[in-house]
Order: sequence, then structure tokens, then C-alpha cells
Amino acid sequence: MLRVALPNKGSLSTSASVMLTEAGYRQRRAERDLTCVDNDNGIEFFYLRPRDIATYVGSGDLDLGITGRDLLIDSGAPAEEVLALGFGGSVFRYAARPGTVDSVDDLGGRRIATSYPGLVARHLGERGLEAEVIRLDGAVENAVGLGVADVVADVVSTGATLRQAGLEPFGDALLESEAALIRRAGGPSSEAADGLVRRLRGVLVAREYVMLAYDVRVELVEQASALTPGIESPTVSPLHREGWVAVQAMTPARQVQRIMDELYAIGARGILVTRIHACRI
Ligand SMILES: Nc1ncnc2c1ncn2[C@@H]1O[C@H](COP(=O)(O)OP(=O)(O)OP(=O)(O)O)[C@@H](O)[C@H]1O
Ligand SMILES: O=P(O)(O)OC[C@H]1O[C@H](OP(=O)(O)OP(=O)(O)O)[C@H](O)[C@@H]1O
Ligand SMILES: [Mg+2]
Repeated sequence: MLRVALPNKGSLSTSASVMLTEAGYRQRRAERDLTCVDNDNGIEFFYLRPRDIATYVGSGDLDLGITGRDLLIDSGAPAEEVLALGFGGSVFRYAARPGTVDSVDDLGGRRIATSYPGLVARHLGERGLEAEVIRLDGAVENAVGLGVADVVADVVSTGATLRQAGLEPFGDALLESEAALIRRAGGPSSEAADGLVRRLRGVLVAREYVMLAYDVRVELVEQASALTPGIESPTVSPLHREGWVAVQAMTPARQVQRIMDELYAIGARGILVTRIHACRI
């Protein structure tokens, strides 16, 4: 059986389970369940703290896991990203009170509070900076006001928590993170693991693309196909009506309204968009 680690709570938990459900896997019934066996697909899911997932996968005790890229790097575990999953996005940044510290070069000798000491130490090390990293469990934005640190390094999403604490981000982001499927670094691949990766890729494509279909005069096929190249190539089929063809192509959902306008403008008609529920590319 393939053994897969999933976040048991926090920002990534619901989206990870939704994605696996969309990929056709069974998920736990209750939020407190710690395991779930999917016999039909030969998979057992283990619900773990997202921060611990890279440790289980890096040691080889579990085959695959879903966690944040930032948590993977912070753990220092010998695990690697297989597939970015497009949810749980965040930016990791330094912040301080305005007029105190405002550049990364100025971090030497400072006290930096963070829940991600591994990530911060790696960033400082790469720049040859020496600072005191103070590990806190959470709510790190309070550390400056309480005098424990000069700087915080933390996940920023809307920025509201930083503003409330009177802090301003400075310097480039240390990392842009999102949820990722991970496996043991350099570990052997298996047909079971590859099958799960293919299903998750299918979910990503089904979320990003729609199926666009339209009719167009045959002499305009090249011009229309340039607007709808599809993933491989558009499907062009004959129509009973002389001089016309039907075209079908997968199209990025975010651009589809603009593409429909442009198709209409060149003379395409009967333009239809349908959702893709699942696919294998
Ligand atoms: N607004 C956010 N706050 C915290 N983490 C976020 C946010 N948005 C995305 N993430 C990502 O979620 C992961 C952290 O999840 P985790 O469950 O450990 O913390 P959490 O969601 O803050 O929950 P808790 O603090 O209750 O443990 C990281 O990969 C982080 O980048
Ligand atoms: O930019 P924002 O939208 O304000 O979000 C970022 C904040 O959210 C998270 O905290 P969380 O609520 O998870 O509390 P924690 O610090 O105890 O983990 C994170 O650690 C930041 O503090
Ligand atoms: Mg948190």
C-alpha cells in the first residue's frame, strides 16, 4: 500500500483533502481521524502536523506527503518537491518597526523572531550574515513590541497582522511558498506513486483549463487555431454545413472570455465553454 502524509489541520488541510477527493481518493470522515485507508486505490493516508510531514517523508517511513514548500525547506529533511499544487500560497518576509531595520544587509547582529528558524538560518547563511534567530511557536509579530526581538521573519498573506503590530516588511521575500507534493530525495519511484502524481496533475489541469468548442469557416481555421492551440493541438471535425468546421481545444480558463471575443470577431459562431471534471494529459 502507498502511504501518504496529509496535513491534519491548519491552512493546508481542507484544500489538500478536497484535491485528493477530486482525484478520486477516499478521505477521512471526521476532522479528528488520524488515518484513512482507501482499499480501492491501495493507499493509506496519515493526517499529521504539516510541519512534521517532511520528516516522515524524508526518513522514508511514508512514501509521499503534502506540505508547504516553506515547511519543507525549514525542516531540512532529505525530501524534495514533486509537484506544486497551486493552493496554500504565501510569501515569507522580514519585517520591523519603520526606522529601525530596513534592509537585509542590516540584519547582522540583530535578534530575529520566527517559527521557521531553518529557513531563516539558510537565508542568512547564503548571505554571510550572522544574527540571533529566536524560535517561537507562533504570533511572532508580538515579539518586537514585547522586546524579545528586533525583527520578525514570518508568513505574510494579507499583511494585516504586520500592520496591527506596527511592523513593515523590508527587503525581497525570502521565499514564495505554496503547497507541494513531496517525496524522499532521490528515492526510487514506484508505479503507485506515479499514479497519484498523474491524478493530481489531472486535477490541476481540470482546474486551470476549460473545453472550448466553436464552428468556423474552413478558411479561418488557421487563424482561429492560433487563438486556441490547445495543449497538443485542436481537434477539427467536418460539419454537415458546406465550408464550415467544428473546432475543440482545451483553453486556459482565465483567458477564455477574451479568446471567445476574439473568435467571435473573426467570424466563429456557436462558441461553447464546458468545464473539465477530470483528465489525464
Ligand atoms: N495566512 C497564512 N498563515 C499561515 N500559513 C499560511 C497562510 N497562508 C498559507 N499558509 C501556508 O500554510 C502552511 C502553514 O500551515 P500550518 O498549518 O503549519 O500553519 P497555520 O495554517 O498557521 O496553522 P496553525 O498556526 O494553527 O498551526 C505554510 O506552508 C504556509 O506558507
Ligand atoms: O498577512 P496576514 O493575512 O495577516 O496572515 C499572516 C499571519 O497569519 C499567520 O498566523 P496564524 O493566524 O496562523 O497564527 P500563528 O502565528 O499562531 O501561526 C502567520 O503566521 C501570520 O501571523
Ligand atoms: Mg499559524
